[in-house]
Amino acid sequence: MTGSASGSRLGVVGLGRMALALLLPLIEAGLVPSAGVSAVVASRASAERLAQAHGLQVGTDPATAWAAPVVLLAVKPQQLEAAAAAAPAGGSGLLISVLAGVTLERLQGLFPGWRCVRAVPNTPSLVRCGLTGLALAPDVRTEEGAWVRRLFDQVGEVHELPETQLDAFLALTSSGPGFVALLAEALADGAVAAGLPRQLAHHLTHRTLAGTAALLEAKALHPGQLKDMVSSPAGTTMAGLRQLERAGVRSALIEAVVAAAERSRELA
Ligand SMILES: NC(=O)C1=CN([C@@H]2O[C@H](COP(=O)(O)OP(=O)(O)OC[C@H]3O[C@@H](n4cnc5c(N)ncnc54)[C@H](O)[C@@H]3O)[C@@H](O)[C@H]2O)C=CC1
Ligand SMILES: O=C(O)[C@@H]1CCC=N1
Repeated sequence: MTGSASGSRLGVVGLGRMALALLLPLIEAGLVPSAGVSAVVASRASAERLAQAHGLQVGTDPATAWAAPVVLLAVKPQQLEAAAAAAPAGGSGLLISVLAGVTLERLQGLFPGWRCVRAVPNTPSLVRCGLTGLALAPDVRTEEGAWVRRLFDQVGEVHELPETQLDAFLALTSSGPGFVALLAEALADGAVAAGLPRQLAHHLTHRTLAGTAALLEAKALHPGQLKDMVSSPAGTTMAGLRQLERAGVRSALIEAVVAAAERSRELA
């Protein structure tokens, strides 16, 4: 383990959407050398496509990825048993799993000898606006822990949490982009229904979401304060808010986050 990500060889088991959202910005920033990455995926066709698209070494032989001192495990939770069965016995490196719900205890059981990190990243990492929750097994070395924190720090913000909080963290930050994207699509549809051209409606939606988040953060506002700031008596915002409350949108969002956290716990 070296002081910087650029000194390490990295094995990647499962080069899908999440692994790419982490790796591509790190490679682009020169923090992980593309020549040092050995990735494996499930099918030869996708290995060839990914190798060509991203200039990475991608194959289907698990041994190539597991030979690295650090392995990023990014298969689906349902693909974990198959991936573990293909890992050679007698490993002794650092394993960083991003699998939803899969606990450190389960990882340690499936990958004996590996020092395990459970990471909960999100797809905005692709544009270096990510959030990552981290829990480290007690045997992870101090310098390895520091290296992992720095790695994820390069693609956004890192939060080290008790492992029991990672399912809720994932529900908000990793599934959250899906919930917000649904809101964005619906808001833009509303703007089109009200008369704006489609492309402009999407652009304005994104700017509204980004501006709202920036204002909440910069002025440390409670969301309720901002809602009240834009709601005049008998005004347009109250007309819209009444519809949202009538439709149960507030409760639906609460239940969406709770359901995602419960599903994460089930996947363990
Ligand atoms: N997509 C997201 O926003 C987030 C995903 N995660 C976690 O990341 C993991 C990956 O998710 P996605 O990237 O969305 O899935 P994906 O389906 O895009 O990627 C999975 C990859 O694993 C490969 N794969 C399947 N079986 C394999 C095996 N036995 N050996 C090697 N490679 C194998 C597939 O070919 C594919 O490249 C999941 O465990 C998910 O819970 C965590 C946080 C956010
Ligand atoms: O739903 C999924 O499979 C992943 C896990 C967290 C966000 N998306």
